[in-house]
Amino acid sequence: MADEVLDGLELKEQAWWAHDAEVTASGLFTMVRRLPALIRDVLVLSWQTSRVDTVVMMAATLLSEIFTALGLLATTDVLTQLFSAVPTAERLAAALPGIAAVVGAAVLRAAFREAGQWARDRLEPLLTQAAQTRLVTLTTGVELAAFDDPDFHDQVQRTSSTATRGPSMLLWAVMETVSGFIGLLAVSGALGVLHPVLLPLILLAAVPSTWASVRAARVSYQVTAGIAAARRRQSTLQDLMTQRPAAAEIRSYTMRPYLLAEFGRIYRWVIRYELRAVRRQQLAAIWGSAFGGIAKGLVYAALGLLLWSGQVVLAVAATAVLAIQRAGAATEQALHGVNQAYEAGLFYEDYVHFIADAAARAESSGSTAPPAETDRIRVDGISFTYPAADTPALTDVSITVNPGEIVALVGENGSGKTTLAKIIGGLYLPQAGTVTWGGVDQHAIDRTALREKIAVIAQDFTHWPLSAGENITIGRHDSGAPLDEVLTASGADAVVDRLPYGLDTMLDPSYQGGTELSGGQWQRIAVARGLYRDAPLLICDEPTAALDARSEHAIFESIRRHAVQRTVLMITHRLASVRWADRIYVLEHGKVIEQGTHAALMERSGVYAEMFTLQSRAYTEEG
Ligand SMILES: Nc1ncnc2c1ncn2[C@@H]1O[C@H](COP(=O)(O)OP(=O)(O)OP(=O)(O)O)[C@@H](O)[C@H]1O
Repeated sequence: MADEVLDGLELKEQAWWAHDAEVTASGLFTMVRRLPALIRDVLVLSWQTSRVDTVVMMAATLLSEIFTALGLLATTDVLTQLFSAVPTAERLAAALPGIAAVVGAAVLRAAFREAGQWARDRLEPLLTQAAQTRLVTLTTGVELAAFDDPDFHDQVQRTSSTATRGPSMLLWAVMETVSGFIGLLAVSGALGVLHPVLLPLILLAAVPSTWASVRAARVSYQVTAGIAAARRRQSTLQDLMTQRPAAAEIRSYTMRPYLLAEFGRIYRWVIRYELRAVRRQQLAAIWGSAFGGIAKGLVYAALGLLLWSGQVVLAVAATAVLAIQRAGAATEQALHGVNQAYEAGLFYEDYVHFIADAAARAESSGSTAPPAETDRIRVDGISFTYPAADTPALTDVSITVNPGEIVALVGENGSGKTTLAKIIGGLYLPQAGTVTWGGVDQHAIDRTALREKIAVIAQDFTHWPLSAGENITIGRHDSGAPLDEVLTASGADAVVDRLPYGLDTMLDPSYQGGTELSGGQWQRIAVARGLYRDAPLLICDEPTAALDARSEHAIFESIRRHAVQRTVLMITHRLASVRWADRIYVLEHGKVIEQGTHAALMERSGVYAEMFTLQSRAYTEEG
């Protein structure tokens, strides 16, 4: 199988990978240096999520380890008392308080461990939710242009999957490290008493397995980073193949073999990538275990040597073995914790990086209040190029929209009409030129407040999986225009009347009790949504493309009536509907090539006149 597949497509190197390369190149110690900041961040998140659970988890974990340590010390005491000479009844009696201490410590340790686990189990879903909420709060606040940037999508994909485990993974790893170190501290006292050379030997014995797990963690992170783009493509395809919107097209265009082959191609690529990683991880694990075994053997050999040379007496050999085992377990726990923290840190750093990136992409906004009513909107010499495009969508465009006017944008497909409307609607920022509202630069105006003044009936409006009523009132809820009037003006009343539960009907048949609307019925709902918003500026982008002739006429009449106290920016290919516009701008290849009233443009006999004549001739000749 060739190394074909997605090269040159999603899997080409991306700017975002520069960060991965930096992180994956960072060794354990670099990460250990970065960890304090990450741990602080996760502790703040945990504290904000649930103070009680955070405190209980930390306190209970600490106490449980303290009682483990005390138990071990008491055990060492008891064993020394019992086995330092031949056990007698007196020695047994003298050891009884020590035995009671061992039992008491074990009970308390178990109780605190359970309490810590309970708090941890509560925190896990809370932290996951908090991380996800942070994610969606940020993604809904970034500049719209971010969604035209594939790097942003890859970050979202990776962060969505790691956000769920990053914070809790890191928190648990920190707890495990702390537990391990406390345990180690406790036994090191006992081992120091036995012989000081044993402790460093035990620490050395843990090095091979720690190296193996650090390596495995890095490989696992590299895999996640390396397959992010492929995974996104795979899940997009999976959604298309498993959900309703594309189901009919997949069948009518007999796309199944193609899609399955494409899915399999990506799947094979991902699997090959993952299997290569598994091999690397397994090799590291084999070397780690082999050297770890040898190192452990050396520790016991050292103990044997100490016994043989008489530096450790046989009577305390049991304590020595027990302490070595405890110390080994505690060292492994601590180093495992550090490694887990390293792995979790890699993932969590991704999350933190994304949070910072999303914050940097956050929508900019001025602070000036927008004009009370629409006032004059002037677009002056604007140019705009989409992030993913080579050629500009708009070049040096200037238009004026006066209050109360109906202004139409016409032109062939791809001429830049929607882009211009989106810039006026404050969705994209032009790279050159200005947009002013009543003489105030759009940059200076509070963007959210400005959007409150705008209603958009978009070409690609969203079919929200909500009730019909919510699909109309969304974003305005109870503060819009009178609903009855809106329903009548948009023609949505006829749609709602036929729904089984009226406005309460769910408009998505994939949910219980839900139903689907036709394209034209949906468009009436979209028009109702725009009218309900009751904003001084109404932007209509092809509001009637899916409507029958009678509905289209009715809608345009409604919009004209609506425009009496408001301003309307209208985009349409139905030129008969723009005759009554106060001014028409004709766009071509991102430039305004003609402007004027219908009569003036017809007189000019230019592009508009040609388009209009073509359309009207088509009607008169066929009609
Ligand atoms: N998100 C995007 N990323 C890159 N290029 C885009 C994007 N959206 C639109 N374009 C390009 O910008 C140009 C203008 O598109 P726009 O949607 O503004 O045209 P339009 O006049 O509204 O077309 P239509 O009549 O088909 O709706 C087109 O060449 C289009 O391919």
